[in-house]
Amino acid sequence: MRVRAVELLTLRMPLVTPFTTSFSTQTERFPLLVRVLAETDGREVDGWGECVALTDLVYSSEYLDSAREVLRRYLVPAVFAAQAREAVTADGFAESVRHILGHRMAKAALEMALLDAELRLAGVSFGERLGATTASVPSGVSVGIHDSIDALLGSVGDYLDQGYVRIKLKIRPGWDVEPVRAVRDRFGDIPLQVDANTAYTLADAEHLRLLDAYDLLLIEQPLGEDDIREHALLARRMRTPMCLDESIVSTDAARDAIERGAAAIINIKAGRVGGYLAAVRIHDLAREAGVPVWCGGMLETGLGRAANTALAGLPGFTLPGDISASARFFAQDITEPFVLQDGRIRIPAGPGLGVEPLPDALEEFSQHALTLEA
Ligand SMILES: CSCC[C@@H](NC(=O)CCC(=O)O)C(=O)O
Ligand SMILES: [Mg+2]
Repeated sequence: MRVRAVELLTLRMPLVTPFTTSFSTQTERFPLLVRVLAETDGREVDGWGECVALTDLVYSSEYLDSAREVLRRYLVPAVFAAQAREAVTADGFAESVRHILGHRMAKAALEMALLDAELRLAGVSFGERLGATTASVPSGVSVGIHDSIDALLGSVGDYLDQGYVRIKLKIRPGWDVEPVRAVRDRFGDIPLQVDANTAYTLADAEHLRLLDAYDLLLIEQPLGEDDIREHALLARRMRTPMCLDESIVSTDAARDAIERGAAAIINIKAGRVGGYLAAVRIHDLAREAGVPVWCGGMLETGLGRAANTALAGLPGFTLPGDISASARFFAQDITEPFVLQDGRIRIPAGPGLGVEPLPDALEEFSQHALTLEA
């Protein structure tokens, strides 16, 4: 496959409702799309990738502008240089950019686009390529911090009525035990978990132990990204299984966290770990270690949602992921919308991602475009 050009497209998409976590309130999303214009044997194809970096430095050390700049200045030129020597492959991409340190979300987006192009040319779906063993995945939903307990219960009730099979509540100091207790009192023993996005410290251990009374599936990333030792100490003091998200930036980090008892469960996000191929390696490693994994979300458009459903179809993804219907975040997605059917989302079966951007929607939401020619 030869890449003749790469486009970096920044979109601006309103969220249907504000999404508040321990680190921010988002009312819109600015997806960064990577479009690889590739060809082989005279056949041309567009491969699509989505970078999950947020616009601000609140979730990770990458952000929208850094990702776009690293793609423009380093990663895309590295692909053009590499293909002067040999054919470009998604499998070989990570190695070819290893010398460019960090920027995993930017790398993941370009690798995803290369993979999509290759698979479309080969007539192979993402699910097939990654090893999905199912045609659909159970759909969990992430519920933000609300202004009141009543408002939260209204949202949780709506999501349950829509068929979501698992509820995840965002928590932070001052909004944790009370909302969990209220959801348990109102909705009984529904599958329920919490995500703190690093908002606590080990000094909060006694308070966090109060959550053990509510039979949660897991507590996600209560402490800092680098706090592997502290998560292991907290895990020993809590009955609720410890799940890591921000900390698991690579296969090595996953192995380290598991071996040190810091992660009984892992939230896998392809963008955070450098791509879908690295995500599969973490899945394999966790499965080997008997550690359940589930697929996290970064408010992706239908492009990232398609890739996430394929990833979540692997056998070690035994817990419902944050793969909601498009309508959970967007009144209009840039692909055909993903819809909830009996609590599940179907894995697109077509070549590559199995979905592509709708031209009108791209037109409506596009904010910035940059084309790099080989
Ligand atoms: C903007 S918050 C993104 C990170 C957050 N993601 C979610 O809560 C799920 C969002 C989604 O359903 O895409 C997490 O830490 O797991
Ligand atoms: Mg999380």
